[in-house]
Amino acid sequence: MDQGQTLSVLLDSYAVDPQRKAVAAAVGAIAAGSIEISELIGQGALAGITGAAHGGSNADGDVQKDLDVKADEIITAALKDVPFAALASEESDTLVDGDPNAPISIAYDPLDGSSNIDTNMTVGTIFSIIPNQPGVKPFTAPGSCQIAAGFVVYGPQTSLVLTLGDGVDIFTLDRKARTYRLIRERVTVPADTAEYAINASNHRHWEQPIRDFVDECIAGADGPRAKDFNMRWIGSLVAEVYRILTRGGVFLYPGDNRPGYGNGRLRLLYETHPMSFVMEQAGGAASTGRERVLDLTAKTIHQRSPLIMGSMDKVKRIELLHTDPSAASRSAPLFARRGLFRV
Ligand SMILES: O=P(O)(O)OC[C@H]1O[C@](O)(COP(=O)(O)O)[C@@H](O)[C@@H]1O
Ligand SMILES: [Mg+2]
Ligand SMILES: [Mg+2]
Repeated sequence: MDQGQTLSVLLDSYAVDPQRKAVAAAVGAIAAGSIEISELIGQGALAGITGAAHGGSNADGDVQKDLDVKADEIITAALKDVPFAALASEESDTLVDGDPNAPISIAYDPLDGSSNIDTNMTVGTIFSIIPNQPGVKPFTAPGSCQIAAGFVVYGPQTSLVLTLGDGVDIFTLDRKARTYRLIRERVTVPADTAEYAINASNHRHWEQPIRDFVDECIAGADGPRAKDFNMRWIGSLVAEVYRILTRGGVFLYPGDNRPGYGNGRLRLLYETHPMSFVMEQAGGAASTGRERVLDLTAKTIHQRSPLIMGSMDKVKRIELLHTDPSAASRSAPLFARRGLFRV
């Protein structure tokens, strides 16, 4: 495809059978809804969006912000003419049922990174499209069954990252034309990088393999890895993934010992499944530390899963620390600048 080509041209050429037509309609609808959300975010308080609590909480117990609720209304309304069997939204306790014979079901996080709304930082919309099999309960297949997934990132630019199961493409919103245009085709995650992202305030709650990995990174050139690492944490999954797709690195939201956080914070159906699909399609990896995220199956709509994803070498290192704890260099002081193995 040519640079600058519109998303709708790509979707038209993709839609060759009823299932693909439904996928194309869903992606087109989410893209249209996201343009509305992008405009609202751009206006902020001028459009009555402040990031203030809305007064309710969602099924996972999060306080809903005004934009969470508005974005959910926009995406759900945008999908109304799409032939779906069921919709699962972060902001809705139960599934929205559609036509049981429709070819697809759709899960979405209408507004990801909600804690950033009032600070004028990047937020996004995440989606996952799965095939529907009449007679089979929707959203009960492993993440590897997804047909399409992606996310929109509302940053300085609004961009849509999309996989239709054959690589990852990135489109940026042409605000004047109100259309998405291709800016990067067949994106690949750099394999070996030195940047990691984790909410380090949870250090004392982590399991040992996560501490070992982060401690190795912090030790930098003085530690067993003999290399300096850089750290970023935006608190917005969409922004972290966009950065990793651009310059590599690893993102971790592991399970930890806080009550309710045994499987981390992120939700399987509309956060970790779609992001893991995108990451694998871009040549990266996504794991819980012990297994591939795309092998997991949801038992409930808002089920959580740990997520460790990004450049292959880092994800593999963290998996190794889980399966073979002896791989950790807990004797790191021995490697320190004035340690036994350095002069
Ligand atoms: O505040 P924490 O625990 O660091 O969690 C940050 C994570 O929570 C999220 O905001 C969860 O998504 P929502 O905003 O959709 O609830 C992620 O975007 C982000 O990675
Ligand atoms: Mg989210
Ligand atoms: Mg959300």
